[in-house]
Amino acid sequence: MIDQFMEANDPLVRVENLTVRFGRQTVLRNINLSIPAGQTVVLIGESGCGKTVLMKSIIGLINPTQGRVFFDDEEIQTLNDSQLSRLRLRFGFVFQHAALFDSMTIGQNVAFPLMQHGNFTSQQIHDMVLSRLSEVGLPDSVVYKKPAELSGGMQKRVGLARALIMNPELIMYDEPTTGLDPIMSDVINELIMRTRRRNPVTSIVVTHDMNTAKKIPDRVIMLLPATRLEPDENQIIFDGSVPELEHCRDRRVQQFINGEAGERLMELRTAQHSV
Ligand SMILES: Nc1ncnc2c1ncn2[C@@H]1O[C@H](COP(=O)(O)OP(=O)(O)OP(=O)(O)O)[C@@H](O)[C@H]1O
Repeated sequence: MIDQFMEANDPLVRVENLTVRFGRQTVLRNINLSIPAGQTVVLIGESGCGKTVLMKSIIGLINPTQGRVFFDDEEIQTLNDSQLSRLRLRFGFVFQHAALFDSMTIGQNVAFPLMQHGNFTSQQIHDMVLSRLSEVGLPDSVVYKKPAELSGGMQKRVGLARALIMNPELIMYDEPTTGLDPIMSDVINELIMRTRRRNPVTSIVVTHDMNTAKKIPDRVIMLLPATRLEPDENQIIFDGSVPELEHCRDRRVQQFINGEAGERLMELRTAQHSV
């Protein structure tokens, strides 16, 4: 649990000189990052720049090639399997496609982490599931339905309810609004913000949705693909608040947040000419 005497801005997550390579491909190059408890961070950057790899490195699903990752001052790579499993109980995940078990009811899906790791009576589980479902705006009547009977937006809300059921200290959202209409996307944005207001949780959100990136975070981090970096350049090309993002003068940041292809069109033309 978060130490009650921890200062408000003590880092919950600390990444030191993190480099991740797959074979000859360098995906993350010397990343340094510190995330205080309670902060909501949005990670942006073009496809393939390493956002998901960074998120997976933070929770110990990918091992650094170099560097270190700490969660609440514990170095993740030094933990054995059972310590890592225990640590993971402090994380919640909201996956891009909700990732619900099709054959289970909504109630069973939301209760799943409790059944795996908790020691609760069936009445307690029932109450906790209903309370989390109501927190994400779903009625009690959904508990006996199967995921296929719900809309995509409702399924994402179920995914959020499931992520919240173990009272995680860190929630990772992987493209939470992908595939949703603008209204339902905004409902999800509001829920992420409401979740933060109601729970002392730290959130890392990977998204391509600029409405999400501008609405929900305390802080935005933008990565550039390692292949596009100058030799000594920091892979985090932006780290700041939303107003700072909007006023950032880096052309690559502006092109990204405004969805402008810029010199990528030139690359396309060059490629066409060389065919
Ligand atoms: N386990 C792995 N083994 C080999 N390569 C991997 C592995 N995981 C990721 N990669 C590669 O790392 C690069 C970065 O992937 P990542 O999924 O982090 O990108 P991303 O920024 O999240 O992209 P997107 O926005 O499209 O989801 C990609 O080239 C991907 O193919």
